[in-house]
Amino acid sequence: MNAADPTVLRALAAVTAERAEDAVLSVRDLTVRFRLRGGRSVAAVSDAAFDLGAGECLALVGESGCGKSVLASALLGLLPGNAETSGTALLEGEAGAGPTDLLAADEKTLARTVRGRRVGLVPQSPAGHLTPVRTVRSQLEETVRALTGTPRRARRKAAEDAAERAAFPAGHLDRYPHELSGGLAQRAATALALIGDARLLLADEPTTGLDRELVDRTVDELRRHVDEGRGLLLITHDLAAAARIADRVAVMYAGRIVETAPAHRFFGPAGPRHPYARGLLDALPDRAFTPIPGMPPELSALPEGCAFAPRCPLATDLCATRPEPHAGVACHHPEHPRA
Ligand SMILES: Nc1ncnc2c1ncn2[C@@H]1O[C@H](COP(=O)(O)OP(=O)(O)OP(=O)(O)O)[C@@H](O)[C@H]1O
Repeated sequence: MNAADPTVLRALAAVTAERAEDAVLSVRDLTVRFRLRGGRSVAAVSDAAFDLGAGECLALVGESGCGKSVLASALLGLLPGNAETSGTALLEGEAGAGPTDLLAADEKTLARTVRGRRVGLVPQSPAGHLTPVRTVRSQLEETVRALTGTPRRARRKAAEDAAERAAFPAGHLDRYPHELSGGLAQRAATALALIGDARLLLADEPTTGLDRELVDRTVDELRRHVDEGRGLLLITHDLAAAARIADRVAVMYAGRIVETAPAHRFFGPAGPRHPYARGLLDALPDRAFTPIPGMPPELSALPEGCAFAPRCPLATDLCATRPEPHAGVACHHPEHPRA
């Protein structure tokens, strides 16, 4: 075994991150409810818990509508007014300072010290994230000014350095967003996300709308930033992208994290243990290509017990009670690893 082998390093990072005290981000009991008219509510996220270490990528995967983006918005304090949030999300402190609870922090703290500075956001739609009427250079310089206070004469160089870190070609810096390809717009948005030198990167569906080659390039670039010591929470429904980049995988179903597993086990021969997670993988065209029967439940009318039971081939009467997470799986009938 070679200690410098990236696979070994990733496995070590995964072990390290299981210890909350080493985490860049440590989330416990994160719950989000949206209040609706008539006293009803949507249980968008329930009791989510995970740790993310430095130099680690955790991929949060699951079908559309399972609560991934709401979880990310809760971490950034960007939920709408009808949301009620509880739990804790401790972001490691800087320079010996204690951690910040992102769920308890006020908007001023989040806007001035967290978003862009301690948490870099790699957006879903880079074209929409970039200002259309300004060149990439001007946007990078403005962000350098706002986030780092770099004096005017040094901003040009700082912006060029930021572009280089995100592999954005210097020759394209004076272009406007509409003059960029999808891949270059993604790199420009990543360059902006990296300016604050945040230890935590949050990427919400960063590969949406990109072709497979660009997906691979984008996630490989994100991986480079992880290997430099950042923690990356990658929110995606693209399991191939997750398999390429993640150290660990957390699977969400109907607002709950139902399984957390090291990526090499999850995507390897052993496979996931939760029947839903197995179903997700088996639905892939390059695997069994067998869709999971049925539909996810309405988050405004969740059953008392396991929300996956109505679609689950292994469900029994036991599943009328909610399974608590045990050894990374919340299931009464977790499957044994495949041989
Ligand atoms: N402001 C809101 N009021 C009520 N319900 C909401 C609100 N915002 C989101 N939801 C609901 O929360 C649930 C989770 O949505 P979310 O966008 O997090 O899913 P997702 O897993 O990120 O899906 P996708 O991959 O399609 O983005 C959905 O059922 C959505 O309808």
